[in-house]
Amino acid sequence: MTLRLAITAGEPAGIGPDLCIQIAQQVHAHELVVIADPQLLQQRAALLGLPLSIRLYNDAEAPRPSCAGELCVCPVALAQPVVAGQLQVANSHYVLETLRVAVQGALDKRWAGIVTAPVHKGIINDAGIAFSGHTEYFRDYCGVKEVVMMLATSDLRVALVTTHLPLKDVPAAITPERIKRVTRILHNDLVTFFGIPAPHILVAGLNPHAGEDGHLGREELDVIIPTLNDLRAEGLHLTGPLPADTLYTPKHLQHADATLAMYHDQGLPVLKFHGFGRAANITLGLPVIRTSVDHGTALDLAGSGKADAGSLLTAIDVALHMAAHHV
Ligand SMILES: NC(=O)c1ccc[n+]([C@@H]2O[C@H](COP(=O)([O-])OP(=O)(O)OC[C@H]3O[C@@H](n4cnc5c(N)ncnc54)[C@H](O)[C@@H]3O)[C@@H](O)[C@H]2O)c1
Ligand SMILES: N[C@H](C(=O)O)[C@H](O)COP(=O)(O)O
Repeated sequence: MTLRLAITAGEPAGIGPDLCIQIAQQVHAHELVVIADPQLLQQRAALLGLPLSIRLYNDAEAPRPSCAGELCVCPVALAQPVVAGQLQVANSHYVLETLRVAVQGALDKRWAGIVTAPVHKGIINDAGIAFSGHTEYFRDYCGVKEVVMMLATSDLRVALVTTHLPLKDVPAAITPERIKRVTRILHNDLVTFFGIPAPHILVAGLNPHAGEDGHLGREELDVIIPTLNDLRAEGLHLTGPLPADTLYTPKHLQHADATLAMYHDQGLPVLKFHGFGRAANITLGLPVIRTSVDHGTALDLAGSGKADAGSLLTAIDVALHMAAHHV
């Protein structure tokens, strides 16, 4: 069956439009609908020196494989023309509108899932819009209490208990309730979307050496250990809390299906060191399938032809895999 995926082109001054045009140079077995301003795509294609023929998305047509050199585009108009590499506050509402169209279309079952190219969180906030990331935006739009950010390569999955939070606020956010919600979502979605019947999850401690029996922090003794014991009583297969510095070694990883880090920069540097450019960012716990790239807007590379589309292709493959598993 030919599936249809929506791809948001992300920050218009960044590499998102470039990547959409680059991947359009090859044939895809499924239909990729890019949500962006068509003029932006034509201008960026000219800058990159790549051929591009645009077909406007038509809701009434059945999905069909994407041809080389052609992009199906669901149009959203920019507020201001774009110069590659130069952020503009005026286009922040455009960026958010592409996300809204994508997620609403997924909820309405127009497409099987959403794949997002990178947005620039700072410029959206500069426009006076509180925005910490796609993950939290889609959580709030879909009206769910919790979602889980998981980045994955073919052989490593890293999920996070907390996402885009200042480091000083992390300890207070590591509560039994949050750990339970996140771990249950991670477990359930590994079963549902990744076909792992009884996932084994390695859980990191928060403090150095997982708190060293309370001498280097008490969150493990007071919160994490009792909560993991409650979750084990529900039947979840969990190991931890393990010291985060040695959790990501082959000895532990060879027996695990996923790892759960307590905060963003505890888990993601390991994942990105291991597989930057070959990983996908997956939001678990949403009523729709959503994957993304493992990198940011790379303003320094926009329009240069040097951006690597590996992660966008991985994110598309993962979304298709999840959709196929879920059907
Ligand atoms: N999925 C997303 O929307 C997403 C993900 C990560 C970061 N961001 C945002 O992107 C903005 C810039 O973040 P940053 O500078 O920390 O990270 P970045 O990933 O944009 O850049 C880090 C480095 O990696 C390089 N790089 C990134 N993507 C590349 C690619 N596809 N091919 C080749 N090189 C690539 C860049 O040139 C730069 O040297 C921030 O606003 C951040 O929040 C968004
Ligand atoms: N935390 C992600 C990363 O480091 O790759 C990135 O900021 C994107 O997050 P969202 O998908 O929530 O925008």
